[in-house]
Amino acid sequence: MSCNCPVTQPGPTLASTCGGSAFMLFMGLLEVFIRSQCDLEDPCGRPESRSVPDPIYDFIVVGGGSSGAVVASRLSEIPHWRVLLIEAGVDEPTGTQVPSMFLNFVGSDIDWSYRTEPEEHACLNEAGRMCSWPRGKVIGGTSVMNGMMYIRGSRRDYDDWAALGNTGWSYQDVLPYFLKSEDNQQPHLMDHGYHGVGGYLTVNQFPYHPPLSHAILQAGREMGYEVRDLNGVSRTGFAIAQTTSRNGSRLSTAKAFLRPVKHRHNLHIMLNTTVAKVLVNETTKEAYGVVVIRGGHSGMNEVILARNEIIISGGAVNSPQILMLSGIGPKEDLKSVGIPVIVDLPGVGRNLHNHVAYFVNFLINDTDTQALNWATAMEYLLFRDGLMSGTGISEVTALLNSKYNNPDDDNPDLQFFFGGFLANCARTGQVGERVNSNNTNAQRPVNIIPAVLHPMSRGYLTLRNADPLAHPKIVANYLSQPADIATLVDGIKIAIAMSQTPSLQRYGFRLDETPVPGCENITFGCDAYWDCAVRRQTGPENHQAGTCRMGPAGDHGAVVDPELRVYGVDRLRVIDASVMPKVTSGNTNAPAIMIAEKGVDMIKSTWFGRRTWDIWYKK
Ligand SMILES: Cc1cc2nc3c(=O)[nH]c(=O)nc-3n(C[C@H](O)[C@H](O)[C@H](O)COP(=O)(O)OP(=O)(O)OC[C@H]3O[C@@H](n4cnc5c(N)ncnc54)[C@H](O)[C@@H]3O)c2cc1C
Repeated sequence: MSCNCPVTQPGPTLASTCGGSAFMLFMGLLEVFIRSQCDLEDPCGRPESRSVPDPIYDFIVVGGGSSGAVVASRLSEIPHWRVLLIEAGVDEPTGTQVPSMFLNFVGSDIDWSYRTEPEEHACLNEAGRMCSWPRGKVIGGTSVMNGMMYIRGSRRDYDDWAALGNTGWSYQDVLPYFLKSEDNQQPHLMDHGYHGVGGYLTVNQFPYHPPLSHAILQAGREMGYEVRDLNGVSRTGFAIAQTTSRNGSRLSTAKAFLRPVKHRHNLHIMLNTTVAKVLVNETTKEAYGVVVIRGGHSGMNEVILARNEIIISGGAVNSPQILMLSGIGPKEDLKSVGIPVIVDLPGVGRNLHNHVAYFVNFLINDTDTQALNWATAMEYLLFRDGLMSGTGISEVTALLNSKYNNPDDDNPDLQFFFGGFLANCARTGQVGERVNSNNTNAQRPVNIIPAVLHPMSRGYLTLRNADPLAHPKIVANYLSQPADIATLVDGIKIAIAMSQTPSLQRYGFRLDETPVPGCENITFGCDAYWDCAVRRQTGPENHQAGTCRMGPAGDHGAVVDPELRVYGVDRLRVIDASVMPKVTSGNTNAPAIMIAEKGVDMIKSTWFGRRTWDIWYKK
């Protein structure tokens, strides 16, 4: 690996992501050390951003996130296809490569920092009753700020998609596309036949596991669950999750799929460039180009043309936004913001849904010291090991059944996340530094976080105005269906039962009974209390999906067909998490990558062997 290249990537400093000048000295020094590590900084491995694009490409990919980076990488495998990938954000800041800093960049310059409209039933304690939705605005997209957990969802998720008329999307159909990307580093520990090796996407457990991670697995066994490969034969149980990481650092899709192919002359990448709209011929209804804005509002609008197809991979928030800005969407919505209607497609932005969670807080018998200090830092800098090489106990997950779900279906309706021992910020770096310097007796807090995997509530998003740089109006509608509250409350009870297992009692787990503001008048711990708590202190999760829903011809609300082609427009596809008819039962990064792998195969079978205009012209 060479490091003899100019270092250019901008991005927020680590000190700024911890907040406050108190973090400046230690975090600033740590950042200098981190950036001096060639494998983390990787100045020679990063693809360059084009300042002058060609006027025309065969394929234009909009958005270089979890899906878009894969789409661009795979399309450019065909040497005579000229591919342009356009990404609104910048290059990956080096700090994002450190797994324990996965939450630091939420709310930073590489986050779109969306907020929902005031919610009726959820996030009631948030300012303005608005839930926060972080989304990556950076090459690699949300795979640059996610928790890296590699979870594919249940067999039933995909069989349900197929049963809705989406031919080709059953579990048996999609499994080969998960395997295609994968380079599993622990195949011997995983279920045989469910994992791939040799792909671009390294999948591995973090190198270091805090002892509490093992105790949680043991707690799971004490509750009657198995510890198993949650992407294998059965999907119910506990695991230290495998992650999209390599040698103790994050593996975004940009790092996995774009850096190895940076030498390809037929792949151009533009960073810091926002697609304002897709150009569609009003008569033929063919997509033929994009309008881009470089920089902010003062940036110039430019047109770039596409001969074959345009692929929108902007994610569950931006893909429907881009369609609507292009005149494709519910006609009333478009008219209300003065956008001429090209195709009236009522499903665009509808069917918005997401998992929803609640953080159950516990205290354990340990002083609340910073997990990050010079000792953990050295362990990481020298050996890529220790607490910085992972996400603390967030590496553990469990897929379980609430009392409302049939366990025989092996399609859990709850996912459990855990929080604690995250080595992400410190003021001095001294071992034993208290998190709260005003309360040196504070006990260490940890969370068990149940999340509803099969939410019934549906929201929508639409344009606020015709400005392509404005955030869309997001109505999440969390917890609008009582079934979601009931499942979440049952999850809380399971979390409390888990805390009472012998393995967690050895750590002294005890429920933090500080009442949630607004619920003080209800007896702590009864159903009515938890009902109040989940509405007030909602965990909005980050698995948005469904806003460009896939469905068969004749399905009124469908936006794309099972080949991911936008209804009513030629040469335009959407490929990302927005096409999921129903969100998968788990984290959504691996499914977004699978959708991209499968989508590109469909594009290849459409165009392979066809002469592009370019070849024909040159002859
Ligand atoms: C804090 C957090 C933790 C998470 N943890 C996990 C986890 O542990 N495991 C997991 O599987 N999933 C996790 N997720 C979810 C997962 O990362 C996302 O579901 C997934 O990355 C979505 O992929 P996508 O391709 O649909 O969208 P994205 O990855 O968001 O990609 C969209 C891209 O398009 C770009 N873009 C948007 N609009 C435009 C435009 N107009 N012009 C140009 N570019 C544009 C964006 O900047 C972005 O790069 C987490 C998410 C968050 C926020």
